[in-house]
This record gives sequence, C-alpha cells and structure tokens, in this order.
Amino acid sequence: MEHKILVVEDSPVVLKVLRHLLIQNPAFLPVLCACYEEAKDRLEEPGEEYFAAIVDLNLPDAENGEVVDLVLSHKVPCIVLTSNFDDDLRLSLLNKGVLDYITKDSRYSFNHVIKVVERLRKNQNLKVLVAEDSSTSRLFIKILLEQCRFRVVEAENGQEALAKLEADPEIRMLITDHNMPLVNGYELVRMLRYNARFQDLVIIGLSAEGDNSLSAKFIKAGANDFLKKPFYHEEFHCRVIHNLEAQEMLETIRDLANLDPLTKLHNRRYLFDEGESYYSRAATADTGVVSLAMIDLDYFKAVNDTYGHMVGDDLLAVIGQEIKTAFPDVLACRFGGEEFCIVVNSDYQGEDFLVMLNGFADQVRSKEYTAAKIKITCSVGVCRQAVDSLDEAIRIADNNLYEAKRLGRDRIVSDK
Ligand SMILES: Nc1nc2c(ncn2[C@@H]2O[C@H](COP(=O)(O)OP(=O)(O)OP(=O)(O)O)[C@@H](O)[C@H]2O)c(=O)[nH]1
Repeated sequence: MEHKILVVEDSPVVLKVLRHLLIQNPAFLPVLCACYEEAKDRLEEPGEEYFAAIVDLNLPDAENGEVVDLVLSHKVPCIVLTSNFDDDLRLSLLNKGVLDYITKDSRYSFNHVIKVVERLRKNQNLKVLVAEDSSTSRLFIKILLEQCRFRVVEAENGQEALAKLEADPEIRMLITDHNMPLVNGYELVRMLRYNARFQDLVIIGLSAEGDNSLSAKFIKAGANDFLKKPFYHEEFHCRVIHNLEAQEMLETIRDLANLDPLTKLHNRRYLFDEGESYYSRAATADTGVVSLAMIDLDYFKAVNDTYGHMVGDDLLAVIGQEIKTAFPDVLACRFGGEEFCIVVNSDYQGEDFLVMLNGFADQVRSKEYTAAKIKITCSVGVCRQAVDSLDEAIRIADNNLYEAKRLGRDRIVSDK
C-alpha cells in the first residue's frame, strides 16, 4: 500500500531533495506543497489520508509554525524540519505532539527525516503491550506510542500482561511499570526471561523517581532498558526506537548465521546446533522416538545443464517453500546442494511421518516448477529407529537415501 507523505516547504531545492529521497522507497508517495494554504487545501480534500507530514515552520503565508497545528488537527504525525534551532520552540513543539524536530544543518538532516518516516512505516506492523495499573499513565504512554504508529495493547496488571503475551505472539515490545497488582513489573520481567519464547521480546521497565535500585533490578532481571518517571516524550521515543532497532539488528544477524539465503530454510550449521537436542531429549525425557529424513532431488544436475544455474536456484528456492508448507514447525534445513533434512518428534501433527513424506513426494512429482515448467522427483532416506545421536540418524538416513537412488530414484526407503 502506498503511503502519502505531505511535504510543506517553501524552498524548491529542499522540496526537490525530499521528494528524491522519499521516492527511493516505493511505499511512499510525496505530496508537495509550497505554502500553508496549499497544505490546507490538500488536507481538507475529502477522502485524502496522509501517513505523515514533513513541515517547515517558516512559510510565506504562515511564518510562525501555524502549519504544525494544521497538520496535527488532521491527526497526521508531524515531523518538523527547520533552519533555526531554538530550545524553547523545540519544547513547545514537542509538547504539542510533534514527532521529531530536526534542524537543516547538514545534508544528513534530510536522511534523518526519511529514517523517521521509514521507522513509522515499520511501526504500524508492530504491537506493543503497555502494562500499567494507572489508567492515566497507561493512556499517556498509549498516545505516545500511537503517535509513532505502533499498535497498542493494554494490561492493568502483570498477570493480565502475561496472559496477553502468551495469547498474542505478534507483541514485540513490552513497556511495564513496576507497581502493579497480582504480579509486579519486576516479577513479570523475570518470568518472561525464563521462558525461551520471550527471548526476543523487547522490554522497557518504568521506574518511579527516587527509586534508584529498581532500574538496576529491571535490567538484571532481563529488561532491555528502563525509563524513570516522569520522562520527557522525546527520550521515550528515542529509547523505544533504539531498543527496537537493536533487537531487529540482532535478529538479522541471527538469520544470517542460521538461515540458508536461497531457500530461507535453516542451514546445516543450525541443524547440528539444534538437532542434537531432539535426540538427547528423547533419550532422557521419554518423549518418543525422533525421525529424520534426507530428501534429495533427482537428476538435479540435468536441470542446471538444461536451464542454467539461475533456474536451478529458483527451483531449489521453491522446493524449500514446499518443504516449509508440507512440514510446518519442524526442524527443516538445506543440508547442502539439492539435499534437505527434516527432523521431527514422534508426535508430530499426530500423523505418520512416512505418510506425510509420501504425500510430499507425490506433490513434488505432480507439479511443474518455475517459469520453465520443470518436472522433478525426489528420493528420500529415513531413519525412524531409536538412536543416540543426530550423527547416527543422519548416517542411517543417508544410507537409505543411497539405497533409494540405487533402486531407481523417486522413492522413499525407511529403516522401519
Ligand atoms: N543451481 C544450483 N545448483 C546447485 C547448487 N548446489 C549444488 N548444485 C548442483 O546440484 C547438482 C548435483 O548433482 P549430482 O550430485 O550429480 O546429483 P543429481 O544430478 O541430482 O543426481 P542424483 O542425486 O544422483 O539423482 C550439481 O550439478 C551441483 O552443481 C545451488 O545452490 N544452485
């Protein structure tokens, strides 16, 4: 969906620069206005919705920042880009609810503005939970977050917060007060950090003024950051965004380390890191036998030779997707080349793993893939017996895969 960005600026050069930077992102459609009246007409046009506005304070027909009130009265997030830095003016603008106040002191200022708009676009897909028993405080934080286009969920106490986090995996950030009934903020953070599911949740604690030990306690329990109340909303925005961006960067690095870039399945390294725990758990916790399958595409070299390496890549990517769809929530990885590996617990989806593998092989055989309409089959080797380690399971499945190839391909060979 395209987002209209209103730009109100009397300098044609600045308008041109902002337009150029905004259109680099196809999600943005800049709407340029050279004066207050033009902006007013645009905003009042029926059915027009603006995602954000970038405004200059000094316009030929409105010299004292009137455009800010105009934009805010239409409930459009407003970013001020101005040539004069003035502390009092900055404070008064931030109090009005301006999202950011950026001075045109270098060419980096323009990039900063674009970064703010891009952040807003990402925020609209992110849910933030505010856990706070005071409704006034909760509403204040909710308004601050909604200004940044976050989707906000509320909880009145720690227990409700926990229930909402359990029920809604889309919540990416928790902002929690400490003094709450049932479960307090500090206990809530401790509980969450003991649960692997919430490792990636960004947590910001709120501590009351004068309670110096609480902020440290929050951090020790696993919060990413804390804010002392009362806080200035510029600091609030900065901390929220910085912590979110740090977490996003961490996830990107983790993806780069663990995912195969072509198929988006896990890579071999991840299989060896995680797969062993399936077998150790099965041995110690009596969770049933783990099954492992090696899936190898047949005569894949011929695909490369006939259609070229790029088409071969496309085919591998689409087969990766097929595996993801056919076996959701399993440990599935690209083992190497045109070979894939799947590890499942015995209770996986309550279905027989061999039946599922047969269904998958039937589906691959019946389809035509890529623009070149390629027909392909796969051979599968399976290990379903109880073994002590991942290495042992791979060795058995690999032998069975070799046997499937030897018997003519397009088949599944399993040890039981
Ligand atoms: N396009 C593409 N090809 C790859 C990639 N990785 C490995 N291959 C090719 O996969 C082919 C595998 O060939 P072989 O090991 O002979 O296997 P095959 O042709 O599938 O024959 P069988 O396995 O015996 O049925 C080779 O041509 C590799 O170059 C990749 O990332 N992209």
